[in-house]
Amino acid sequence: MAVADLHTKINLQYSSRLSYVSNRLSYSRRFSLRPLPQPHNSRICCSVTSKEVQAPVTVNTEDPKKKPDCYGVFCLTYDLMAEEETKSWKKMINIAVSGAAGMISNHLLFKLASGEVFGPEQPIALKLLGSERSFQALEGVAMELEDSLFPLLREVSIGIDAYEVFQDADWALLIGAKPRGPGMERADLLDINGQIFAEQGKALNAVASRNVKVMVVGNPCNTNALICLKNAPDIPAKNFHALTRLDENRAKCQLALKAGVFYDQVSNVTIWGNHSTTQVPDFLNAKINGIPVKEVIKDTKWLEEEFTEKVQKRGGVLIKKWGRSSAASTAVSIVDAIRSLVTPTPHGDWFSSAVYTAGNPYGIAEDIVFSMPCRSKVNGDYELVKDVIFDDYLRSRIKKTEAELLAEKRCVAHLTGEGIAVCDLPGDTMLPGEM
Ligand SMILES: NC(=O)C1=CN([C@@H]2O[C@H](COP(=O)(O)OP(=O)(O)OC[C@H]3O[C@@H](n4cnc5c(N)ncnc54)[C@H](OP(=O)(O)O)[C@@H]3O)[C@@H](O)[C@H]2O)C=CC1
Ligand SMILES: O=C([O-])CC(=O)C(=O)O
Repeated sequence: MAVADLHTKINLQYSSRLSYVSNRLSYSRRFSLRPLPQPHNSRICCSVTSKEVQAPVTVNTEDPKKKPDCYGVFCLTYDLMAEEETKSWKKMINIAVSGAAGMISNHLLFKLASGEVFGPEQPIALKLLGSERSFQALEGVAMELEDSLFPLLREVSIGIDAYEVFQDADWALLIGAKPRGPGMERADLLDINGQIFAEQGKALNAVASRNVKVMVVGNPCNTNALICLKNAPDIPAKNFHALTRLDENRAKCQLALKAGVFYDQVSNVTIWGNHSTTQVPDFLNAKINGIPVKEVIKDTKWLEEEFTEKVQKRGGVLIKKWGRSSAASTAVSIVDAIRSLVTPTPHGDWFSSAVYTAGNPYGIAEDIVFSMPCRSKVNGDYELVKDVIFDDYLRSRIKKTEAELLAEKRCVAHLTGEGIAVCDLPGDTMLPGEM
């Protein structure tokens, strides 16, 4: 069905407000796409014939204080076919996105709104978090979303107060984070970004859906996710993820390239550990065409050295070429990560996500956020995969990335409620983009 058909039954309201929430000054704007009330609606004056379109006219409401601004194309007439179509739609879900004016979001938001993430019957509300510095840009993002005429995008609101923006969030995609600048110590980055994620954890705890799923992208994402979940004690720790799907995708691409196959034939790839240069792309359990990678690619030296390092440092190589970090492929990998949680995992396969280690079957230290192999339970929940094997090489690599995450955790103890921070980070620890 044509996009325009669906839009004919949608009305966009636009309002601005200034409000105080918990003593914080907050400014937010709300663009909302609401189904028009049935034909006897007194607020909107549009003809309601099946294919005929008349210029929209906004008329008085019974309550002048609630006067809606009928906005552009969304004020047009109903279409009965569209009415039929929306009967199959699910209940709207709220998706909060931080760093919404940033580069990754600029790709991601349009994928979310198009339906390619949650499916063609899932209407969504986008709640975009920015800052004073980015507010105008955020308005620009909202305007572009309007101009894209997405049928499933029913509301867009923008704000700078996490306590407002995260209200009733079903998903929180936490992308905004300060980039590491020249001369900045990694410990400083952990502290600065940790404070952002501690605050956002508190806000989620206060106002988000009790079953909100949280995907932390802003770096250092594993430890940011740990800080976030520690500050949100009323939300299950299991609901928090840090994004390592981009690393998994990068690993699949390199294995496909080496084996001379298309990348859809590569499966069972786990990224273990931290989203950093200590991450472990697991070629022991990975398969190509259902056959263990080590039986297809016999060059163990390549697997242990070249392949592993390529995946670990891919982000940095890309930054050197682009002059900025991966944005489009990161957005794609966020889509993959969410879709993997809301759709069935293909038989025998799994996907990587950095999740809370409590009760993990691999002997990895408890109480950190560590990338591991997961299978979907379809409703946004997951279970860890049990049938994976380890050898000495894999174990020793996992130990190294585990040690790094434990060191990061000690570094942010002041933000997780675990006392005084002691920062003794391993010297060679880096984000993928830092080398
Ligand atoms: N896990 C992964 O696989 C990957 C993670 N990343 C990480 O994702 C994050 C976002 O990347 P990207 O969208 O490209 O970055 P951008 O620089 O384009 O946007 C980041 C956003 O972060 C916000 N921000 C929050 N605090 C600060 C601050 N103190 N100083 C400056 N900006 C701040 C800004 O928004 P506002 O002003 O609205 O707060 C900005 O729009 C980064 O941390 C990056 O390292 C990137 C690639 C892969
Ligand atoms: O270090 C960065 O900001 C980029 C990054 O995470 C990556 O490309 O994997």
